Amino acid sequence: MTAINSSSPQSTAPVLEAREITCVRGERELFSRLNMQVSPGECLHIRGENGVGKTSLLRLLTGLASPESGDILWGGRSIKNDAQDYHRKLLFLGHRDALKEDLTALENLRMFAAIDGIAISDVDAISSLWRFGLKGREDLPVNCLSAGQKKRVLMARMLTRRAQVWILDEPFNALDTQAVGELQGLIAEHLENDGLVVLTSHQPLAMPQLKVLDL
Ligand SMILES: Nc1ncnc2c1ncn2[C@@H]1O[C@H](COP(=O)(O)OP(=O)(O)OP(=O)(O)O)[C@@H](O)[C@H]1O
Repeated sequence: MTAINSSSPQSTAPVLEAREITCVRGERELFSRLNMQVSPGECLHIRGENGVGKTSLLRLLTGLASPESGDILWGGRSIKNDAQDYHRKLLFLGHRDALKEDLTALENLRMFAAIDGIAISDVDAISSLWRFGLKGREDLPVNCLSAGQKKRVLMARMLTRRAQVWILDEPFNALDTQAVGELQGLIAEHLENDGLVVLTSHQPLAMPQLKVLDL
């Protein structure tokens, strides 16, 4: 299985690559000998029915799980060789992401920055929250925010994290039409800055430099 490129971008190393990977969950083989490659400036959209293995593939790409066989490479080297360096470059947003409900949006951004080992100023954190429509909500505990507003806090995190590789599991879920447009804009900006994106979505996407992988 190989990702289909719908455009021919001028790419430069480093690329993120899966080489001949096989994934088994429980007793089931979800996919075998899968190959894919994403270069700076490209977005790979992984599609497929419920349960086909999209999230499992993302977990392999992050290094949270290992393939049964085959390897994941970053810049031509196995991500296992220098996992710390790879993780510094990585932002992974899972399905049910992990905001601390009793902390405010601003405190969550500070907490993520501490976990990621990066410094962010309150000015940057607040302007990221404002960019995603959370003006006036930055000091509310997250458990007072709607599902879509929580997603917006995570979008602000994407901005403040400054990672080159974004791996996003169904990032458009729970977003209203405007937020979908804003997230697509954020991804397009990231690609323009030589970022790489791998995402799952059940919605069709219209984005530049889009590649598609059907599982
Ligand atoms: N820990 C586990 N042990 C056994 N099987 C698992 C485990 N986690 C997931 N699976 C199975 O692996 C298969 C793929 O799951 P996965 O979450 O990767 O699918 P998906 O394509 O992301 O689905 P969806 O579109 O519903 O989010 C499913 O059949 C699921 O039941």
